[in-house]
Amino acid sequence: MAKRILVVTNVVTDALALQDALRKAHDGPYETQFASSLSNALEQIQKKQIDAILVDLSLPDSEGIATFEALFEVASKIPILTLCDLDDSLAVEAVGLGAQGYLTKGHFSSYLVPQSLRNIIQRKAVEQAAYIEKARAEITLNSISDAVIGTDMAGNVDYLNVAAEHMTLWKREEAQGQSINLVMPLVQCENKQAKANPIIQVLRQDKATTLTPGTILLRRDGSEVAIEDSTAPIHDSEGNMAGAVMVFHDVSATQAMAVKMAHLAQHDFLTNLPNRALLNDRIAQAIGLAKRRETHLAILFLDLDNFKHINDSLGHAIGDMLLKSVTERLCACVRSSDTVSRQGGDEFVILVTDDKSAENAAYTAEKLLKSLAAPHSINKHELYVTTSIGISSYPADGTDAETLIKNADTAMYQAKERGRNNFQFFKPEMNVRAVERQVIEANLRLALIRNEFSLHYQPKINLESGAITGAEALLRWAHPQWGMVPPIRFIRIAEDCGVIVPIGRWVLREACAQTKQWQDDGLTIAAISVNISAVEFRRQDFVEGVRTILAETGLSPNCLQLEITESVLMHHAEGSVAILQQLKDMGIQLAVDDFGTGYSSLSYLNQFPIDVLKIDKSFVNDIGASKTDGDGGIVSAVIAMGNSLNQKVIAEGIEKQGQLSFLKAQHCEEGQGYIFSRPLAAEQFAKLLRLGVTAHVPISAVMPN
Ligand SMILES: Nc1nc2c(ncn2[C@@H]2O[C@@H]3COP(=O)(O)O[C@H]4[C@@H](O)[C@H](n5cnc6c(=O)[nH]c(N)nc65)O[C@@H]4COP(=O)(O)O[C@H]3[C@H]2O)c(=O)[nH]1
Repeated sequence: MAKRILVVTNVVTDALALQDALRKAHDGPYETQFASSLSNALEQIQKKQIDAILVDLSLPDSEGIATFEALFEVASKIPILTLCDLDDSLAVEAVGLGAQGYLTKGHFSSYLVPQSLRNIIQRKAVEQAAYIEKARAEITLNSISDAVIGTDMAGNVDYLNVAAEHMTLWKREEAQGQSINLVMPLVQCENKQAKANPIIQVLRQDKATTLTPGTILLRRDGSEVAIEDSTAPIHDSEGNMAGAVMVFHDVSATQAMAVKMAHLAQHDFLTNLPNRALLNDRIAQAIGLAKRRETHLAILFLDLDNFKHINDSLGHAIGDMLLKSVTERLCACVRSSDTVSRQGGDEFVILVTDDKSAENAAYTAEKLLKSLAAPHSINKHELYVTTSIGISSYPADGTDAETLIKNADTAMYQAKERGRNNFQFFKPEMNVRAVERQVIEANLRLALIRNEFSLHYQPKINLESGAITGAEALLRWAHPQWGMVPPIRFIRIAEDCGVIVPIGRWVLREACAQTKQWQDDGLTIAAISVNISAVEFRRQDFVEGVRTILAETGLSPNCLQLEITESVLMHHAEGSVAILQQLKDMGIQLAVDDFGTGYSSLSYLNQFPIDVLKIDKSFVNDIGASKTDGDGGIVSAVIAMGNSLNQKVIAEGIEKQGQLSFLKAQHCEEGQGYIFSRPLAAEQFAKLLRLGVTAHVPISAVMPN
């Protein structure tokens, strides 16, 4: 495309000479426009794209350097040549102000003019491109989050982008010319020892490099920031090193995140205690140390006894708070060198290091039991939780973490079986029991499906009249290989693994359905008693479950008696009152089982809507025996208390005539025991009901067992 040249002069000969020179130009084509005044020139510049201007500074409407300034103001991007006389200082001044050069009047040759124009047009284009390039680089550098700092060959700062200003807290104007070591002092994270700036190394070696990990930049205000960088030399067009540039960024957040991730991988999110992985690590280390020092260490495996009930009845949020409260107490009971860890759920494992003797572990366990037993105040609830603890020790019970934890776990189960809220040391024979437990657990899950359960019924007798007033339904498990498995061997296991819930439901449904059947068959049975385990009683859907079963089987609620042990009721006395009241409102009878074995609070006992107190068979057994309560004092006291609280008292486990006579003499209303009958299968019990036996004739005399 033709280059458009604006010639601004009112000297006609000059205009013609220039036109002639451009017409004859070899590197054309040039399109020439003329303006004879400044105002006309400015007008043309506005209208059309001009590639170069040739201007005589002496015009009718403008004179001297002002002419150039006026043009340059509107056309700074267009290359301008002034037309001057020989030795014209104005032309030189114009160059100083931005003109690309000048042409001497009288020498407008067809060779010189086009060549000058070509040069200035090209130079201006290059300048423009360089300017854009620089502007682009500047904007880019200031908008990136990485900090960029540059130095000359002496290591003095000659450039900082905005991010570098923020990082170092040095302004570009202040930093320029200062040593890089002053603007960017570096130290090593661990020991805070000064570190050589990589820029200096790059300047020495002319080779790109990066910082070693853990480098800290000391900012101008003394604060610290962890950084990562890459530094490279800069070379000029001849390949000579001209300085260096470092690009760096803040890695504090990344490092903090990495530390957090590492912590999370080794800690329990709820309690922040070390998790299983970290505990194993600590045990392995402690074993290594104990081996060298020939010392001992102990592992305490804790399982909260009644956590599941609290979680089920009060919800997970309260359960979580309780676990945190337990955590605080556990940590307060051990030394800081010991490790308290959470294995998940309500299980905790404590590593007691440098344990001198077994007594030490026992002492710690006692402390833990005592500390946990105090009530936990959570969200206006007074929560009671106890724990069962199993203890294993190195080297006697294992030489690796896995074995030690497994054996402590086994001992913990033993503690549970021994009535909870206690601790047990591991003994090798416990392993046999642990295996047995597991086998029973697995078989229990199948028993319901395989229909291996049945109910036996033990009559309850009115001691005055001898009439059968009801029966207690007792669960029986006929295992295909093991034969009859007594409840004492599987109820606790069923509770621990939760299978007691479907089993309990089955028992209740079966007992209600059977009783209704007997009644429909014309047999008289006032009430059927069903044992309710702690796990069932604490479930939120328990009351509804009972209501549904009664509705489905058609048994009248006042023909159902639920037996709940004293310890279950007392453990969460407040919660128990509410549940009992709902059952009571339905018309169901309520009995406290194993009465006398727990720690009843009389004030609560008074609040519970209880109909029956069942004296535990251990007290009945003591009647007449040469033991502590040989005179039956406890039994008498319970009967008296029951009478005063308007509750029926029933004695269980009556085996001997002497016991029966004593109970009758004390006006105990009802009794149950082998002296009358062992628990019977449903058909046998139905026969018994038909016979209508009295207490004056022991049932065993008329019924084969
Ligand atoms: N030595 C002696 N024992 C007598 C005498 N009379 C009755 N017994 C036994 O004493 C236990 C009474 O039941 P429990 O105290 O509720 O104690 C029950 C109860 O806690 C639990 N259990 C039984 N069936 C169920 C059930 O369906 N659900 C729940 N949750 N627990 C049950 O298992 C425990 C043991 O049940 P069983 O082995 O059937 O044992 C029964 C019964 O057979 C006697 O004169 N002398």
